[in-house]
Amino acid sequence: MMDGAVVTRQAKPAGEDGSAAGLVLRDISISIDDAALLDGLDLTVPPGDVVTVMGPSGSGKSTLLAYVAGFLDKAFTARGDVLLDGARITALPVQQRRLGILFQDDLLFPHLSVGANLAFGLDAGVGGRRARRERVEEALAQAGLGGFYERDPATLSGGQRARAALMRTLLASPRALLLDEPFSKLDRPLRKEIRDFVFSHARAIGLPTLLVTHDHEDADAAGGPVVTLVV
Ligand SMILES: Nc1ncnc2c1ncn2[C@@H]1O[C@H](COP(=O)(O)OP(=O)(O)OP(=O)(O)O)[C@@H](O)[C@H]1O
Repeated sequence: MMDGAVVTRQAKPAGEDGSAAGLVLRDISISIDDAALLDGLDLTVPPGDVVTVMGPSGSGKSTLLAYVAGFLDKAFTARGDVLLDGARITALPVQQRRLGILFQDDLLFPHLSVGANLAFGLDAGVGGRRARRERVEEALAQAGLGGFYERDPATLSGGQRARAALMRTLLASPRALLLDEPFSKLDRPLRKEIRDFVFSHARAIGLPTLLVTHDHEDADAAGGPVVTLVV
């Protein structure tokens, strides 16, 4: 455990090797130009829980998410393992990790309809045009976007776009969610609405969720442990 990091809850062991269910980060160290950003970080995100990562600008929050996701810039030196439900995914390319990632600027493809954007995220395992369309219609309805299939994304409000982006992510059947300040551009009432929407979906599906934020209200709403990185 690195200095300054506080983890108040750990999941029960799941695998025979004692590894926990959910997302487990084991002894993660990351440095840049010989300066340590993270030094031996251990963290467990149980299924359905949201763990929040906070810390000052430059403390390595986004860098940590990039390492977990598998797209850390080659300028960094990193070691440590990422496990999902007991399986080590550290060496897998990003597209094979099955992680759902939402950023601050989550853009829908402007040349596709809202429905086609969601269908783009749809797990390739869902076969048949009709079944895929039905699955997307269902997700749109869940997001309060019933009847929006043919809509141009440019005509959506910020909140509608945020809900559509979450649904596109969830339709890919991720096994964990990584959220990097996804609510920060939304005004306060909308921020609360979208935050509750994301967390309630993550809990309902049992997705381990790692949230990076500067906002204490986000961390309170997440309800789980808060890990504070230090500079
Ligand atoms: N590609 C890169 N090459 C070199 N240094 C980088 C690169 N990306 C980030 N850094 C540096 O790594 C450090 C950590 O950056 P990171 O973006 O993870 O911080 P953060 O905690 O997410 O900050 P913020 O809250 O401002 O988003 C910073 O000092 C940053 O300048």
